[in-house]
Amino acid sequence: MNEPTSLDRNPPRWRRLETSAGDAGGSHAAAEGVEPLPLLASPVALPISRLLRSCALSRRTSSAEPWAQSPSAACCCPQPTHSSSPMERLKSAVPAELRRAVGEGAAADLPSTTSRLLAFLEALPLFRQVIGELTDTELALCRKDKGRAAELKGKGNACFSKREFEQALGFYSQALRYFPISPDGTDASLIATLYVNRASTMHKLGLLEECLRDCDRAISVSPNYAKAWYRRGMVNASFKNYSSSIHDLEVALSMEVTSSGKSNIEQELKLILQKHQNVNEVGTSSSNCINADMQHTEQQPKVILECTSTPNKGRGMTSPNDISPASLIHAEDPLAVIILKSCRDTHCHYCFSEAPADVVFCTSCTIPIYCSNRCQEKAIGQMSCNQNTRLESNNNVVDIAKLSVTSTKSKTPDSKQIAEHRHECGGVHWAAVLPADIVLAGRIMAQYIEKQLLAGKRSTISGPNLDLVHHYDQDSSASKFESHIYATVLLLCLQSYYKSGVTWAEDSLSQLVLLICQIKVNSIAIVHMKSMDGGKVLTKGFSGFSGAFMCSVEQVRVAQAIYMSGSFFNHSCRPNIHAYFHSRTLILRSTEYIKAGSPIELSYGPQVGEMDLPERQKSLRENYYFSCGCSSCSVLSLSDLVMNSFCCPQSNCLGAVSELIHHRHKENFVHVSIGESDVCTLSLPDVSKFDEDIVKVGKLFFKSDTMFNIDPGFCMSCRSQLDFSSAVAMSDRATSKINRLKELPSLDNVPEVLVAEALQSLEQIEKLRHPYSKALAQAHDTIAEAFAKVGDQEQARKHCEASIKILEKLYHPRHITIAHELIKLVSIELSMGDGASAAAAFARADAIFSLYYGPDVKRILPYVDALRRTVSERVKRGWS
Ligand SMILES: C[S@@+](CC[C@H](N)C(=O)[O-])C[C@H]1O[C@@H](n2cnc3c(N)ncnc32)[C@H](O)[C@@H]1O
Repeated sequence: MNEPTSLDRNPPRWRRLETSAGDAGGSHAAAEGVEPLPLLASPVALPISRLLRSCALSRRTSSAEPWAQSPSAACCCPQPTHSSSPMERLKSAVPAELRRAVGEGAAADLPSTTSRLLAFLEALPLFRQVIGELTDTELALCRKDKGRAAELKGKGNACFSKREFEQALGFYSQALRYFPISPDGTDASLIATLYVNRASTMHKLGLLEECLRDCDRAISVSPNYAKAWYRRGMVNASFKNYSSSIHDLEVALSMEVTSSGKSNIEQELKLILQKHQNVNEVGTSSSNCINADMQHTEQQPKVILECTSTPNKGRGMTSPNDISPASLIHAEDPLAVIILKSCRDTHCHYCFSEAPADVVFCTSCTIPIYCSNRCQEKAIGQMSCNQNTRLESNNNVVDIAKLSVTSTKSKTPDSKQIAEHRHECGGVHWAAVLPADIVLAGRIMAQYIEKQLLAGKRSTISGPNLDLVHHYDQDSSASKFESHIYATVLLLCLQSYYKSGVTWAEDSLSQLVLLICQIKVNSIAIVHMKSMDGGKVLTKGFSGFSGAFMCSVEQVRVAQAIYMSGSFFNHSCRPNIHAYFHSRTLILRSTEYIKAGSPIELSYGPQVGEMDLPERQKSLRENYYFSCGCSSCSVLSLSDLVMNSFCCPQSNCLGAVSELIHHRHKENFVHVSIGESDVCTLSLPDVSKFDEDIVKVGKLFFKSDTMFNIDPGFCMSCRSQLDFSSAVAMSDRATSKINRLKELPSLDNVPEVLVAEALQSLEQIEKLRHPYSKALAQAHDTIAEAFAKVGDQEQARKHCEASIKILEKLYHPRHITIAHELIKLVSIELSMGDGASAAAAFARADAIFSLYYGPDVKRILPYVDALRRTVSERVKRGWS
């Protein structure tokens, strides 16, 4: 039910860093990681996560870091989530007085607080030990390791012989991860063998395209390897791509030296030649990149944007022209980006899509994985060839002079040429250990340093000095102290990498602390769609659709990025633009008509309809350090009044009863507060522009011009009193009974008694909760889903429609949440054979999706196209 519409900026650090369930940010962070949506994208047949995890030696994906397993590292490396971790010990070693000075200092005091802390830490043996272990490639667990690779390959072979193909695949992938790539190509045949072994395993598992890509890789590293040609011939035959198959097998035959091998190939060739004569070719082309279409199909934005200063939000974006709905406002690649730890073994580190079974790895360390050679090449950058020797020799000293000479000869400095994680690469494991936003700060620093060096500027390095807002002074003492500690550790890691190649300015540490604070306020969570159970039904276009399904899509936070221009867009709880991602590119699109000169604003997470006013304000204050001054937080709205409210005890009163205190000021203001703290001031809306509902819900605000209070538990329309706490308790009990339906492992055999109980609970909620409350919408939604799955589509439709009606009040009728709900309704109506209603609901949903995604709908929500085809087929067939 939650909506994935917002641009998720920067959720609270600890949740953001290590949890596996993520989301698009802000207080979206509260629903970390995933947001249930009704639909799905096409699933990967065998997710790499499963394959890598099926292997005993796989890298762990959560907060448990690889270095924690190392006997040598166990003693000292920082472990951010563990109370007795070295980082915690480091923090507690700092004297209270110094800690207080850091925590109480303002931004202007940074030169003094950072240098005092640095002086203290540098003299601390524990600190030197931590830095040593983080940066020493010999101690590190992220370096390539031929012995380990051989061991993993052996395990893969053993599993293959036992026909345990999934496990074999996991081991072969891990072996490739650890296998060192020597610059002179001496181990090419070993790598080719690994690719061919993995290809054979994938062939057995029916992963044909993946198999073909691995064969291509084996051939490209070792063109004379007969087995690679043979395997490619066989997989091409599986694709019925017979001429290619025959060609490959003929090449294999010419290269094979053993007579048994030759006769085997001859036999296969004979069979395939026969088939070739009988069958027309279908075939597939071999591609080394599953994300070949990384470029936007749409043209660059034509909207002119201006950055202007606003009285209460700082800088913000506007346009001198009117903007029509669904216009492409802005598209931007990040200045720097980092994958979240929860996705490190499951998603490509370049494009952030879910990694396929034939994942490829960084050539120099064991951290990044890529979905394709293309992403690997893009991430490594065009200059990586200059770096291989250094990285392979495990020598952590970068030859800056050589780098400058070789690179500046032909190229102007461009961040795209710089390997994204080169400074973290080669085996050091600070990149794997430090929190994601600290590693992101490191990437921005490294990019800045290398640009300076490439440009031949040998000036003393201070910091990138990004022109971005930060709220250091408003930060808590604990957070300031933590930023200091991390900045110091990071600086020492960077110094260790650049050694004498770089001279550091005195204020570099202060700059780094500020950079970390800028990242907190300005970084954006990149989210991608993830298909859930039942997804195949939709992407297959309903051809074999039996009616018993309700699919879902999750929105998963995969990475954290800094977009320079994207950082100038302010937040609104009712945004007029929508943010989404194509690979790592941020795309902003208008969702309504925007008048020239009006603020162009997106949501950082909290939105009207999803959270009420105090929740939104709290979230924005906690996560972004500002009190929201958007228009929706300045005017009393129906959604905020009713969302979490209860019914008036008077049966024919539509008044809302909430736990908030509402104080009506005589000058047409309403102060809203929970208890003493959080107070928000709202003006009364222009009633002529609102429908009758809001007046009915809060009659007292509109019918009176004197000052008064409405206390928690009193109706805002007639002042009748409700036993609020018992209403809350009863409503919560009823909700949890309904939610039991969600917990069932399968809805194929739902006990009737459970459904009956859920319906009784719904009746109770209807009596207790306000008719426009979110709890009621959610109850209807859960019950609709249960009925759809057990096959009672009539009931499913009734409850789905009821849920949509409420959500239209809470959000607005053209909000993306409504579109997702409408898709559920379409699937129900299709399964009822009601093509006309399905077509009408689909048209409404499609119009909203087009508004939010423009021509990108197909790519972001592939099922929408499948549904479109199904709906029109059904209508054509006259099902209506
Ligand atoms: C990503 S920056 C946006 C650009 C920023 N206004 C600037 O001057 O650079 C986020 C910061 O802008 C301000 N801001 C954004 N939206 C706001 C809002 N709705 N109300 C008040 N301040 C806002 C806050 O200071 C917030 O921390």
